[in-house]
Amino acid sequence: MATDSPIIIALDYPSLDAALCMADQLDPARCRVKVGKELFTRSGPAVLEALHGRGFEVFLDLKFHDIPNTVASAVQAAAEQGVWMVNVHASGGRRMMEAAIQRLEQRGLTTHLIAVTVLTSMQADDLADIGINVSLAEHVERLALLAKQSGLHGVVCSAQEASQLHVSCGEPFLKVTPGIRPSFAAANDQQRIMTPSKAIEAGSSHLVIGRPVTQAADPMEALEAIESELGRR
Ligand SMILES: O=c1ccn([C@@H]2O[C@H](COP(=O)(O)O)[C@@H](O)[C@H]2O)c(=O)[nH]1
Repeated sequence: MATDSPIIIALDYPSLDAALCMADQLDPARCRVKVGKELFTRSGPAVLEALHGRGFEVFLDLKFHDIPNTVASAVQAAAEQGVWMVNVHASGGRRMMEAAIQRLEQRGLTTHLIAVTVLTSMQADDLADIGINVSLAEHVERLALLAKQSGLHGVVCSAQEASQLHVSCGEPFLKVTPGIRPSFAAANDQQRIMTPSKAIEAGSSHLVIGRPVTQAADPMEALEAIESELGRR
């Protein structure tokens, strides 16, 4: 069941049962869900089957980063399991991203392929630590343009870069933004954060939201507050 909601709930749980307990409270007409490294490593493709069976569109957030043939094959495997979206790290480079998108096109697979620019948990000094001495905004833009030139459908970035990428990468180009923090939520380990409504105003196409909902005392109340903030209730 396709939804027009920009909300993607990150199912960061240590077991299939815990993830499905959350999913069973959600409505696939009102959000998509994201499966990341912890849940997929613990439960494998069974979690995708279970979520698809419940009608959810799934973003498989495994952030592939390897040699071109390996990444292309992994992206193909994800797409053949019917996921709505999958991602790679843009820092894997042009040849890696081109190989991945070409593999999807050759097989007629319509899964969205996006690239992580700079993790939302990072700040300028983290980039300096790994030898990147341009500004964070400049590095995000460089990687986003590389992803676009390589034929990808969009990027993972923070909402703080969304308006800049709207100008530099044009549209249509997906800007999937984690680090979303409603006013009631803690930042946790996220550094580049924004509220849901500000993120949409800035040009985010999708909002990835985990702990502000999944760790809330009342997850459904938290989700409804976010939907109200977005004028969706
Ligand atoms: O740059 C990135 C890329 C991916 N993520 C993932 O999004 C969620 C965010 O969860 P919160 O609990 O809302 O912080 C999580 O699964 C990350 O792995 C990201 O945060 N930043």
